[in-house]
Amino acid sequence: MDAVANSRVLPHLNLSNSRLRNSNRNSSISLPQTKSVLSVSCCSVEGSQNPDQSSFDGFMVPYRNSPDRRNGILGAPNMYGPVQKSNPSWQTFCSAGACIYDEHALESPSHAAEEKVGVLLLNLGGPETLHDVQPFLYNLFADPDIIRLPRLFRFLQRPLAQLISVLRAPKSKEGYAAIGGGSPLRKITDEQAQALKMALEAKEMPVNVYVGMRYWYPFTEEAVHEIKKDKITRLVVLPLYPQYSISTSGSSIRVLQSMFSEDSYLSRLPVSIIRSWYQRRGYIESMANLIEKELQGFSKPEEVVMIFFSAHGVPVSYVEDAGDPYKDQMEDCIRLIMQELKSRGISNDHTLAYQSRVGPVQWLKPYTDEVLVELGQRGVKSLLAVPVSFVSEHIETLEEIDMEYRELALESGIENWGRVPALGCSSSFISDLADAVIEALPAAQAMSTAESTSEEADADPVSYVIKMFFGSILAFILLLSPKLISTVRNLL
Ligand SMILES: C=CC1=C(C)c2cc3[nH]c(cc4nc(cc5[nH]c(cc1n2)c(C)c5CCC(=O)O)C(CCC(=O)O)=C4C)c(C)c3C=C
Ligand SMILES: [Fe+2]
Repeated sequence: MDAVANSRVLPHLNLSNSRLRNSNRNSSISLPQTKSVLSVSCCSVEGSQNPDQSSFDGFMVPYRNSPDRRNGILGAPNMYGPVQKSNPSWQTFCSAGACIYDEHALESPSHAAEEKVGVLLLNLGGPETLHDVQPFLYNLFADPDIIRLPRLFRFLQRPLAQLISVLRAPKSKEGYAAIGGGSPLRKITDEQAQALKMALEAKEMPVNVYVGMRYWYPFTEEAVHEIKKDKITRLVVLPLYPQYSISTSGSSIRVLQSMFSEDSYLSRLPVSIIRSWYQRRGYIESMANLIEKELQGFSKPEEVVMIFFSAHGVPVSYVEDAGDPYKDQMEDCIRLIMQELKSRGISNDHTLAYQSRVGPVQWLKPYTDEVLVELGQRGVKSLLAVPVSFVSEHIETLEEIDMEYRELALESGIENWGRVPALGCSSSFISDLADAVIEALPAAQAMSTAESTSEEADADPVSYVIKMFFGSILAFILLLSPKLISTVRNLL
């Protein structure tokens, strides 16, 4: 078994890459001392139906229920309007993305004009070699935000992660082998971090940019260690997922919250979290630019090309039971992109489907593979695939869309296939992320006291050993059953 898999998901201290080494070590800035500040961040909060999610409130810019502040909500120039939400279990605060706070409302212990600003980019991470695939999968499935077991069965999380990662690894390895033997995520995210740092410098905002991955190197824990070492005085947290999901941004934020609550320096550090940013003008316009450009590659682009948005799925229970805003945000995002395209005279048909489902549960529908077949049967001949839940190329664009779905589409009767590239380091996109950071900065505030999380509950070494012992026996029994193995293999 791999060392990482055994290490209870804690990374080795491979610190050198978690922060982009700053050639100009002095990134202190003076924040404008304005009477009131315009802040953009934290527009949504998940409902209390999900016990793990309620603790996220500690990261939020508070909604202060005073008439002044309610009236202070402005239309922000960089944001489109609020999501039309259908799920009442989560709420939109500061819905236009902008709130007015006077400077005294910012509960920061740091009133110093000199600031050393950090930006922490959160991402998923991916295996860099085929050897990394199984331990990477272990880390992923050991996350209680990815496999959401009822509280009573949480002790099975790690044995189950071990079992599923071993069973899933051969299929995943095939995928990673097909794209060159590993995930490009680390390289691309480092490039984005470097580009963001330069864009912020060009806007006279020198910062240190850190990369924190959830399931592989450089782990979030490493990035936080660097932030502490560098004595950052104000931090903006920017998950590289445009739409918020419990399974992505939510999971990384939970890890951060747990770390920050346990450390006296970090718990006082003013932090601003940009939880979702799909509604930013810069992002929507950058996506529209890519689509417009790719459409030009088709003959008769306006008339016949179906714009096919393919988003990474989540299990239906996340949305319906846990109040994940992901589906609402995704639909709103597509609406905004199409609105932007229409304003440019592009009014092709479009559709949204969800890809990459794993396991036996129901995922968000419609499924990408099923829709492609239906479109082919309906006589659609030209299709432009648009990956929309992630801003870097990764296994699900390079292998699943470019290989599997393309082949399926062509077999189903679609003749002309195109795919929009991921945003990567495109300059309009990076520049807009830089603006998002600048706008979020004044709202930074120290985190409130922590609530215990499922991971903390496992911190007691005796109960941890007992749970691992019984969990491992159970997993061992399961592994010995060939019939069960073949059933599970079919499900994965
Ligand atoms: C917005 C993006 C993503 C959501 C939502 C998401 C949810 C989610 N994913 C899994 C299972 C797997 N994800 C895997 C890899 C992977 N997933 C995303 C993005 C989202 N996941 C990325 C960017 C990557 C990394 C890709 C890379 O290049 O390395 C994998 C491993 C790959 C594979 O075997 O297919 C799994 C497994 C679940 C269960 C889930 C929601 C609950
Ligand atoms: Fe995923």
